[in-house]
Amino acid sequence: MHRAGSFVAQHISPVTAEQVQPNGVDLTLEAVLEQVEPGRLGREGKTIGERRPLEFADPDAETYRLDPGGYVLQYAETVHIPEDHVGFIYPRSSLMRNSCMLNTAVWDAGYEGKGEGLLQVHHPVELERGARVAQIVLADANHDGTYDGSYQGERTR
Ligand SMILES: O=c1ccn([C@H]2C[C@H](O)[C@@H](COP(=O)(O)OP(=O)(O)OP(=O)(O)O)O2)c(=O)[nH]1
Repeated sequence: MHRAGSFVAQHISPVTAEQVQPNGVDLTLEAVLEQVEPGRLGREGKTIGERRPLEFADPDAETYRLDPGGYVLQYAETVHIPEDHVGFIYPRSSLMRNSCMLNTAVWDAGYEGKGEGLLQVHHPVELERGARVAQIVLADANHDGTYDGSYQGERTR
């Protein structure tokens, strides 16, 4: 079963009433990064290649103007995935309707941090810092242990 937006909101910080949706909570854009060197996934270990924060096209309006390509998007909110749950992120439909997509991975029970997503831009788009871009939902889930990986606590310290 997926939980209501009001339940999800108890595990997101900060959150405003505008972000709370019937089935989840909208997350907002903190920053857009462009990867500038290769990363590596090996049989053991991994390296995340350097990613450089993009400049705003209009610093007064804190607005990114993005050409087609792949970008790393950082969310502004700290998310905590409670025990007995798993999290999934979807793009906000208006992002998708503007020919952009968010690729995401699994949000593990016990994870806490400000996460990231892969933003695919298929047509030029403008994104303002603080705009709602994604929606997180929580589903009931059995799990073995809780998240204890390298991204625990990311961008919260
Ligand atoms: O789209 C997503 C999906 C997940 N996460 C967060 C929550 C998740 O719990 C954490 C770690 O994800 P994962 O377990 O897939 O990372 P990994 O590549 O296996 O690295 P590690 O083994 O260090 O955890 O990243 C995101 O920021 N974005």
